[in-house]
Amino acid sequence: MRCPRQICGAPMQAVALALEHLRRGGVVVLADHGGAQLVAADASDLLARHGVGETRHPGAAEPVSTGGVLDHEAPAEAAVDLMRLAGLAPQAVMRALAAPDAPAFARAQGLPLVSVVDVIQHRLRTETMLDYVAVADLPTAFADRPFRAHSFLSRLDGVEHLALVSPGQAKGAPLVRVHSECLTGDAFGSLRCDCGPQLHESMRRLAQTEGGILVYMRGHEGRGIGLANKMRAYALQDQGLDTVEANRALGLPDDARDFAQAAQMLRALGHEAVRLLSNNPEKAASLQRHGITVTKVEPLVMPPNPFNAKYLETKAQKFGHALPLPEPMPGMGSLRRHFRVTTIAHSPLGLAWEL
Ligand SMILES: Nc1nc2c(ncn2[C@@H]2O[C@H](COP(=O)(O)OP(=O)(O)OP(=O)(O)O)[C@@H](O)[C@H]2O)c(=O)[nH]1
Ligand SMILES: [Zn+2]
Repeated sequence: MRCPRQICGAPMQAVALALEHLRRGGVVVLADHGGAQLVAADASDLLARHGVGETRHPGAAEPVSTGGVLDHEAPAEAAVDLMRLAGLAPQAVMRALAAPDAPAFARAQGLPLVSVVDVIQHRLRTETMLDYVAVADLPTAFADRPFRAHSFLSRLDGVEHLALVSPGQAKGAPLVRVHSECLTGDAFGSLRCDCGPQLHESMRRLAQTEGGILVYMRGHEGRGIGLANKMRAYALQDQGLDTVEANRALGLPDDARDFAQAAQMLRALGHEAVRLLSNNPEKAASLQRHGITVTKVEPLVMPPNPFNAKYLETKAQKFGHALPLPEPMPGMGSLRRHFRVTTIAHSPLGLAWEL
């Protein structure tokens, strides 16, 4: 799986050119998935060279995260990071670019083009936001031999993360599970989600390979909204909302997770390429954006139960997770009321649905 060329490019070179240009008081084009912005250190440059008439003045001020683009993947954070990296004051002036083709516009104007992803990759290669704390053996119920448990501390937010590594040396890209903390599923065996079974199955599978890695992301609870908010979302789901609708009803994002720190943990453990155990295409894409090559995505599909069937259906429909959807049958009424789940059968995904 590769990053699209126009987004990833050659980040170090693109960023170096952009920094040089900004230091000389120039304007750069900053692209992201949703469009592009003109960015400068000083409003006068932007106004003088790129259309005073269309620019809202004085415009709106947007505070940015102190961790910059590594904390929040967005154009404003990237713009301020560029200023800081260029040795300028940590503030930027931005104007949305109306031209649909940012690369063509940049070429025509002779402006450097840099993307948010370039800035992320540059910072990941040149800075660290994690401290490596300690390593110890961790025998578990899921493996014959102990995992090595590596602990990390985030300088950004003080969150402690853990990586469990199975014995041996991986030949090529190691098998990796990046697992988001889910206290209810992982520790209490909640049936509302598939996290617990996924965690345990991944530990079993990692233990069967040499140097398999479980990256356990604390602070990802509830797809990043936290435990209490997840409980508030569950309460709304009990009234009929799905997992996305419930987050939105609470004014919270669908998915607030960021995999930058997971990428840094993998890098700290000596890996730039992985085989990922996941059904979530965005997780692989996010790791890629943070400089980890995902050579293969291996599914981690757990048999559903009557309590998490709707949740899994929503993950497939709204987040694009690679999960099998039960086929509605004519005259069956509510599918959810009627299906029962059998276990592993002959489907390639290891699931069978009995209606
Ligand atoms: N907000 C919210 N979070 C949930 C809910 N159910 C589980 N989670 C959280 O979702 C996270 C796991 O994300 P999932 O979408 O299940 O799976 P994934 O990690 O994106 O993808 P896989 O790699 O395939 O497991 C954990 O942090 C859970 O706490 C829910 O109903 N609402
Ligand atoms: Zn869960």
